[in-house]
Amino acid sequence: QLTVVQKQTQYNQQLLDKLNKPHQFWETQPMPNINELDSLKPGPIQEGILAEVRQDPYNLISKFEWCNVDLRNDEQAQQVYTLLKENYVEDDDNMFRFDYSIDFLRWALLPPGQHPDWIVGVKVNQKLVGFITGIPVTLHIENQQTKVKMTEINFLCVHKKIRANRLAPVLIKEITRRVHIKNMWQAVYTAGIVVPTPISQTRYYHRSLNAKKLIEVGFSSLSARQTISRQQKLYKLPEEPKTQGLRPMKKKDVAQVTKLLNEYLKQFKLYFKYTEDEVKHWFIPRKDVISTYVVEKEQGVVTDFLSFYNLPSQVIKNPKHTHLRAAYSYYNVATKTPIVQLMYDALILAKNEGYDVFNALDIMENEKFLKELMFCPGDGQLNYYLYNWKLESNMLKPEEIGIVLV
Ligand SMILES: CNCCCN(C)c1ncc(F)c(N2CC(C(=O)NCc3cnc4ccccn34)C2)n1
Repeated sequence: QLTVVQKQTQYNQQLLDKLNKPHQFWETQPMPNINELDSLKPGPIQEGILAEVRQDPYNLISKFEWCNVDLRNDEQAQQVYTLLKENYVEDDDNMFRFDYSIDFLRWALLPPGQHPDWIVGVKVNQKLVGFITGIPVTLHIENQQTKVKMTEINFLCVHKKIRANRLAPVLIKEITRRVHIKNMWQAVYTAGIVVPTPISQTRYYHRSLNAKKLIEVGFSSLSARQTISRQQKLYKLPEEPKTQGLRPMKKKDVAQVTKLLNEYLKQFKLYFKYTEDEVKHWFIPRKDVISTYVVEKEQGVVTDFLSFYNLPSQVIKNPKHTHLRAAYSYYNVATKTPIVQLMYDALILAKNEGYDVFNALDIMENEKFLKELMFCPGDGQLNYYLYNWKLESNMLKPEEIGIVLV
């Protein structure tokens, strides 16, 4: 436990950090700052030179140690789960905190081609206090002929009790070093906060599935003229989906889903290229993690699919509920079925799987169904970032973004 003096020192340090160098760290990174946006030419900002990459890990303050977390090991996975459950992203009013499950983390962080040293932990006396992850992706950027092999960064987390030790910048520099060593020089990531320099600012929308619960946990509120039963009627959904031939995705669908997805994504300015192996990993249904449904009207022909992932939030202080069950729209490809109908079915399926709310960003074609299906804009903004890459256009519109990070 920290003594009162240590706490006070940390607090003073935190204030100093905020006051005199808000973006000190980010000024040192190859991210275009505001006035360079017009001068830099599109493409890598700094050429990577393999020979110059630091070979040894960055120094940590005494008693802190680096470790590669093996998520296949139950004990280590449990440590990651607990660190995130207690210390990861909260809403601005500290009412909710994400509760990523172990099965979800194994799905999100053990894709084909994963590098064991890209699941990075910091331990003190064998206790996990810091975490950051990378997974290998092939990103197609704007009109670039070549696709860029890079890393997708996620799950940056520092234990609440040791914040303001400047550990986050060291975690970022260390995973950057481990990516550079593999001769990769770009990264893609998202964050609810704004640091230099977003390539797109997207917004969350929410579709109520269980109006009563959303009000009880404080996710939604009632205006003077609204009542709970009125809200329940407003958001009521049919028992069964409408689209004929809609069924859970199976292994036999992988080839067709891969073709549909890769073709569909070409319309966007930013999108991943998927191999069949990757589609198998990311889309085959996993209970309480990922749900994918395909439309097969004509025997053996898949024409559309929908998918959403399970990311519950812990309700931090509530007498009646411990969790908010949220489904997040993942990738949805509508080539024969109207997208509004396909997403209406997604809502019905999510409701039947027990979710309280269905979340979607205003990216891809989502604008086409958000209003009609009664999604409400949330207060959450999600900013997309590209590390060490200058885009042709300074910012991308949300509908030009074709990637979803979990
Ligand atoms: C790569 N990683 C990005 C995904 C992490 N994701 C899902 C996320 N990043 C920032 C957000 F703004 C956000 N929002 C969903 C919307 C929402 O539901 N807001 C109320 C709420 C309920 N529970 C929580 C937990 C934390 C924050 C807000 N919460 C806002 N989602």
